[in-house]
Amino acid sequence: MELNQVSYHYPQQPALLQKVSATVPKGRILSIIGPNGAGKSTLLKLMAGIISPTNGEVLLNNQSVTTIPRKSLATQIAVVSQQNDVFDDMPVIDVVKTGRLAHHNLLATISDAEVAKYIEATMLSNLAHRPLSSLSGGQRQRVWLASALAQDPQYLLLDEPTTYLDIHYQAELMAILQRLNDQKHITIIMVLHDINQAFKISDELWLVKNGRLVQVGKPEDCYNRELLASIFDTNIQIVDVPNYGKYIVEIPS
Ligand SMILES: Nc1ncnc2c1ncn2[C@@H]1O[C@H](COP(=O)(O)OP(=O)(O)OP(=O)(O)O)[C@@H](O)[C@H]1O
Repeated sequence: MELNQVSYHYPQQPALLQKVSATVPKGRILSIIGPNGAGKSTLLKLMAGIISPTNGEVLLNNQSVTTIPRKSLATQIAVVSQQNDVFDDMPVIDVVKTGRLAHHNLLATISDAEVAKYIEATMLSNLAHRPLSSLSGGQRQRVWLASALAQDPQYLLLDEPTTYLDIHYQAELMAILQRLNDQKHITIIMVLHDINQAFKISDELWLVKNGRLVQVGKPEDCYNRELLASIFDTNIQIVDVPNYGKYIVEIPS
Protein backbone atom coordinates (compact mmCIF):
# COMPACT_ATOMS: atom_id res chain seq x y z
CA MET A 1 0.00 0.00 0.00
CA GLU A 2 1.25 3.40 -0.93
CA LEU A 3 0.12 6.93 -0.08
CA ASN A 4 0.87 9.34 -2.84
CA GLN A 5 0.61 13.05 -1.94
CA VAL A 6 -2.56 12.42 0.04
CA SER A 7 -4.40 15.52 1.21
CA TYR A 8 -7.75 15.61 2.96
CA HIS A 9 -10.19 18.04 4.46
CA TYR A 10 -13.62 17.31 5.87
CA PRO A 11 -16.49 19.18 4.17
CA GLN A 12 -16.53 22.85 5.16
CA GLN A 13 -13.38 22.32 7.23
CA PRO A 14 -9.86 23.65 6.71
CA ALA A 15 -7.13 21.40 5.30
CA LEU A 16 -6.32 18.53 7.63
CA LEU A 17 -3.91 16.11 5.98
CA GLN A 18 -1.39 17.71 3.72
CA LYS A 19 0.52 15.87 1.00
CA VAL A 20 1.21 12.69 2.93
CA SER A 21 3.42 10.31 0.98
CA ALA A 22 4.69 7.01 2.38
CA THR A 23 4.79 3.29 1.70
CA VAL A 24 3.33 0.79 4.14
CA PRO A 25 5.87 -1.95 4.82
CA LYS A 26 4.17 -5.15 3.63
CA GLY A 27 3.92 -7.98 6.12
CA ARG A 28 5.07 -5.71 8.95
CA ILE A 29 3.55 -3.86 11.88
CA LEU A 30 3.11 -0.13 11.39
CA SER A 31 1.88 2.20 14.12
CA ILE A 32 0.69 5.75 13.59
CA ILE A 33 1.27 7.97 16.59
CA GLY A 34 0.77 11.65 17.33
CA PRO A 35 -1.26 14.03 19.47
CA ASN A 36 -5.06 14.30 19.61
CA GLY A 37 -6.56 15.75 16.47
CA ALA A 38 -3.38 15.23 14.41
CA GLY A 39 -5.30 13.31 11.74
CA LYS A 40 -4.34 9.72 12.62
CA SER A 41 -7.83 8.20 12.45
CA THR A 42 -8.53 10.13 9.28
CA LEU A 43 -5.36 8.69 7.75
CA LEU A 44 -6.50 5.19 8.71
CA LYS A 45 -9.95 5.78 7.14
CA LEU A 46 -8.26 6.93 3.94
CA MET A 47 -6.08 3.81 3.93
CA ALA A 48 -9.18 1.65 4.44
CA GLY A 49 -10.93 3.35 1.51
CA ILE A 50 -13.72 4.52 3.85
CA ILE A 51 -13.15 8.11 2.72
CA SER A 52 -11.47 9.40 -0.43
CA PRO A 53 -8.54 11.81 -0.50
CA THR A 54 -9.34 15.37 -1.52
CA ASN A 55 -6.11 15.22 -3.49
CA GLY A 56 -3.60 12.47 -4.16
CA GLU A 57 -4.31 8.74 -3.86
CA VAL A 58 -3.97 5.66 -1.71
CA LEU A 59 -2.78 2.77 -3.86
CA LEU A 60 -3.26 -0.89 -3.07
CA ASN A 61 -1.37 -3.11 -5.51
CA ASN A 62 -1.10 -0.06 -7.77
CA GLN A 63 -4.85 0.56 -7.79
CA SER A 64 -6.58 3.43 -6.02
CA VAL A 65 -8.42 1.95 -3.00
CA THR A 66 -11.45 4.08 -3.71
CA THR A 67 -11.87 2.45 -7.13
CA ILE A 68 -11.58 -1.12 -5.85
CA PRO A 69 -15.04 -2.71 -5.58
CA ARG A 70 -16.13 -3.06 -1.91
CA LYS A 71 -16.35 -6.84 -2.08
CA SER A 72 -12.84 -7.15 -3.43
CA LEU A 73 -11.49 -4.57 -0.96
CA ALA A 74 -13.04 -6.53 1.93
CA THR A 75 -10.98 -9.58 0.98
CA GLN A 76 -7.85 -7.47 1.35
CA ILE A 77 -8.48 -4.97 4.13
CA ALA A 78 -10.25 -5.49 7.46
CA VAL A 79 -10.88 -2.64 9.85
CA VAL A 80 -11.30 -3.17 13.57
CA SER A 81 -13.40 -0.45 15.07
CA GLN A 82 -16.29 -0.15 17.47
CA GLN A 83 -19.29 -1.45 15.59
CA ASN A 84 -22.93 -0.55 16.00
CA ASP A 85 -25.13 -2.59 18.28
CA VAL A 86 -27.07 -4.36 15.52
CA PHE A 87 -25.48 -7.59 16.67
CA ASP A 88 -26.26 -7.12 20.35
CA ASP A 89 -28.48 -10.19 20.72
CA MET A 90 -26.22 -12.42 18.67
CA PRO A 91 -23.90 -14.95 20.30
CA VAL A 92 -20.22 -14.16 19.96
CA ILE A 93 -19.61 -17.11 17.64
CA ASP A 94 -22.14 -15.76 15.11
CA VAL A 95 -20.76 -12.22 15.32
CA VAL A 96 -17.36 -13.63 14.41
CA LYS A 97 -18.88 -15.40 11.41
CA THR A 98 -20.31 -12.11 10.15
CA GLY A 99 -16.72 -11.05 9.44
CA ARG A 100 -16.77 -13.30 6.39
CA LEU A 101 -19.97 -11.60 5.21
CA ALA A 102 -17.95 -8.45 4.73
CA HIS A 103 -17.04 -10.04 1.42
CA HIS A 104 -20.64 -9.10 0.57
CA ASN A 105 -21.35 -12.58 -0.59
CA LEU A 106 -24.37 -13.94 1.21
CA LEU A 107 -23.22 -17.42 0.36
CA ALA A 108 -19.82 -16.80 1.90
CA THR A 109 -19.16 -19.59 4.32
CA ILE A 110 -16.63 -20.16 6.99
CA SER A 111 -15.97 -23.55 8.53
CA ASP A 112 -16.58 -24.18 12.22
CA ALA A 113 -12.92 -25.09 12.57
CA GLU A 114 -11.88 -21.74 11.15
CA VAL A 115 -14.25 -19.84 13.45
CA ALA A 116 -12.94 -21.82 16.42
CA LYS A 117 -9.41 -20.84 15.42
CA TYR A 118 -10.21 -17.12 15.52
CA ILE A 119 -12.18 -17.47 18.76
CA GLU A 120 -9.27 -19.23 20.35
CA ALA A 121 -6.74 -16.74 18.99
CA THR A 122 -8.66 -13.91 20.63
CA MET A 123 -9.22 -15.83 23.87
CA LEU A 124 -13.00 -15.87 23.54
CA SER A 125 -13.55 -19.61 23.96
CA ASN A 126 -15.38 -19.23 27.30
CA LEU A 127 -17.62 -16.54 25.87
CA ALA A 128 -18.41 -18.01 22.45
CA HIS A 129 -22.08 -18.67 23.19
CA ARG A 130 -22.83 -15.55 25.20
CA PRO A 131 -24.80 -12.73 23.56
CA LEU A 132 -22.62 -9.79 22.61
CA SER A 133 -24.72 -7.50 24.83
CA SER A 134 -23.54 -9.39 27.93
CA LEU A 135 -19.86 -8.70 27.27
CA SER A 136 -17.63 -5.99 28.71
CA GLY A 137 -16.07 -3.33 26.47
CA GLY A 138 -12.73 -5.16 26.40
CA GLN A 139 -14.34 -8.50 25.58
CA ARG A 140 -16.29 -6.87 22.77
CA GLN A 141 -13.09 -5.39 21.45
CA ARG A 142 -11.72 -8.91 21.07
CA VAL A 143 -14.92 -10.02 19.32
CA TRP A 144 -14.45 -7.29 16.72
CA LEU A 145 -10.87 -8.41 16.23
CA ALA A 146 -11.99 -12.04 15.78
CA SER A 147 -14.63 -10.89 13.30
CA ALA A 148 -12.02 -8.93 11.34
CA LEU A 149 -9.77 -12.01 11.29
CA ALA A 150 -12.67 -14.05 9.89
CA GLN A 151 -12.48 -11.68 6.94
CA ASP A 152 -9.08 -13.29 6.24
CA PRO A 153 -7.48 -9.99 5.20
CA GLN A 154 -3.98 -9.13 4.04
CA TYR A 155 -4.16 -5.81 5.87
CA LEU A 156 -5.58 -5.39 9.35
CA LEU A 157 -6.30 -1.79 10.34
CA LEU A 158 -6.96 -1.00 13.99
CA ASP A 159 -7.91 2.35 15.48
CA GLU A 160 -6.82 2.54 19.12
CA PRO A 161 -7.46 -1.17 19.71
CA THR A 162 -6.45 -1.07 23.36
CA THR A 163 -8.84 1.67 24.46
CA TYR A 164 -11.19 -0.54 26.49
CA LEU A 165 -8.62 -3.08 27.58
CA ASP A 166 -7.01 -3.39 30.97
CA ILE A 167 -3.24 -3.65 31.01
CA HIS A 168 -3.34 -7.45 31.04
CA TYR A 169 -5.47 -7.64 27.89
CA GLN A 170 -3.53 -4.81 26.26
CA ALA A 171 -0.46 -7.00 26.52
CA GLU A 172 -2.45 -10.05 25.34
CA LEU A 173 -3.79 -8.13 22.35
CA MET A 174 -0.30 -7.00 21.39
CA ALA A 175 0.85 -10.62 21.65
CA ILE A 176 -2.05 -11.76 19.43
CA LEU A 177 -1.20 -9.13 16.82
CA GLN A 178 2.46 -10.06 16.94
CA ARG A 179 1.58 -13.74 16.41
CA LEU A 180 -0.75 -12.95 13.51
CA ASN A 181 1.98 -10.94 11.93
CA ASP A 182 4.65 -13.58 12.52
CA GLN A 183 2.58 -16.57 11.44
CA LYS A 184 0.19 -15.23 8.79
CA HIS A 185 2.26 -12.24 7.66
CA ILE A 186 -0.78 -9.99 7.91
CA THR A 187 0.24 -6.37 7.53
CA ILE A 188 -0.94 -4.57 10.64
CA ILE A 189 -1.57 -0.84 10.63
CA MET A 190 -2.77 0.75 13.83
CA VAL A 191 -3.28 4.01 15.59
CA LEU A 192 -1.90 3.70 19.10
CA HIS A 193 -2.00 6.21 21.92
CA ASP A 194 0.40 4.30 24.13
CA ILE A 195 3.68 5.31 22.55
CA ASN A 196 5.71 2.75 24.49
CA GLN A 197 3.45 -0.01 23.19
CA ALA A 198 3.86 1.40 19.69
CA PHE A 199 7.64 1.57 19.99
CA LYS A 200 7.79 -1.96 21.34
CA ILE A 201 5.59 -3.80 18.85
CA SER A 202 6.13 -1.91 15.60
CA ASP A 203 8.54 -2.44 12.75
CA GLU A 204 7.83 1.08 11.56
CA LEU A 205 6.39 4.24 13.10
CA TRP A 206 4.67 7.15 11.41
CA LEU A 207 4.74 10.26 13.58
CA VAL A 208 1.94 12.65 12.67
CA LYS A 209 1.38 16.22 13.78
CA ASN A 210 -1.02 18.85 12.42
CA GLY A 211 -1.90 16.66 9.45
CA ARG A 212 1.69 16.17 8.39
CA LEU A 213 3.85 13.09 8.45
CA VAL A 214 6.73 14.45 10.50
CA GLN A 215 8.82 11.31 10.71
CA VAL A 216 8.82 7.78 9.30
CA GLY A 217 11.24 5.35 10.82
CA LYS A 218 12.09 2.27 12.76
CA PRO A 219 11.38 2.62 16.50
CA GLU A 220 15.07 2.59 17.33
CA ASP A 221 15.52 5.63 15.10
CA CYS A 222 12.63 7.50 16.75
CA TYR A 223 13.88 7.44 20.34
CA ASN A 224 14.64 11.11 20.05
CA ARG A 225 13.69 13.26 23.01
CA GLU A 226 13.53 16.57 21.10
CA LEU A 227 11.52 15.04 18.26
CA LEU A 228 8.96 13.45 20.60
CA ALA A 229 8.77 16.56 22.78
CA SER A 230 8.02 18.72 19.74
CA ILE A 231 5.40 16.31 18.43
CA PHE A 232 3.55 16.01 21.71
CA ASP A 233 4.30 19.54 22.95
CA THR A 234 5.47 18.22 26.27
CA ASN A 235 8.57 17.47 28.25
CA ILE A 236 9.81 13.97 27.42
CA GLN A 237 12.46 11.81 28.99
CA ILE A 238 13.71 8.49 27.68
CA VAL A 239 14.81 6.23 30.50
CA ASP A 240 16.41 2.81 30.55
CA VAL A 241 14.33 0.23 32.39
CA PRO A 242 16.11 -2.97 33.41
CA ASN A 243 14.85 -6.03 31.48
CA TYR A 244 12.73 -3.80 29.23
CA GLY A 245 14.93 -1.26 27.51
CA LYS A 246 14.10 2.31 26.58
CA TYR A 247 10.90 3.73 28.03
CA ILE A 248 9.40 7.09 27.13
CA VAL A 249 7.98 9.13 29.99
CA GLU A 250 6.28 12.47 30.09
CA ILE A 251 7.65 14.76 32.77
CA PRO A 252 5.06 17.38 33.74
CA SER A 253 6.61 20.84 33.64
N1 LIG B 1 -16.38 13.60 10.42
C1 LIG B 1 -15.67 14.71 10.70
N2 LIG B 1 -16.13 15.93 10.29
C2 LIG B 1 -15.42 17.06 10.54
N3 LIG B 1 -14.25 17.08 11.19
C3 LIG B 1 -13.75 15.91 11.62
C4 LIG B 1 -14.44 14.67 11.40
N4 LIG B 1 -13.69 13.67 11.93
C5 LIG B 1 -12.60 14.28 12.47
N5 LIG B 1 -12.63 15.61 12.27
C6 LIG B 1 -11.61 16.58 12.70
O1 LIG B 1 -10.39 16.27 12.04
C7 LIG B 1 -9.30 16.43 12.94
C8 LIG B 1 -8.49 15.13 13.01
O2 LIG B 1 -9.30 14.10 13.52
P1 LIG B 1 -8.76 12.62 13.66
O3 LIG B 1 -9.86 11.85 14.33
O4 LIG B 1 -8.26 12.14 12.37
O5 LIG B 1 -7.54 12.85 14.65
P2 LIG B 1 -6.73 11.83 15.54
O6 LIG B 1 -5.29 12.16 15.34
O7 LIG B 1 -7.15 10.44 15.28
O8 LIG B 1 -7.18 12.31 17.00
P3 LIG B 1 -7.38 11.52 18.38
O9 LIG B 1 -6.02 11.15 18.86
O10 LIG B 1 -7.97 12.59 19.24
O11 LIG B 1 -8.29 10.36 18.15
C9 LIG B 1 -9.90 16.86 14.28
O12 LIG B 1 -9.76 18.25 14.40
C10 LIG B 1 -11.34 16.46 14.18
O13 LIG B 1 -12.15 17.34 14.92
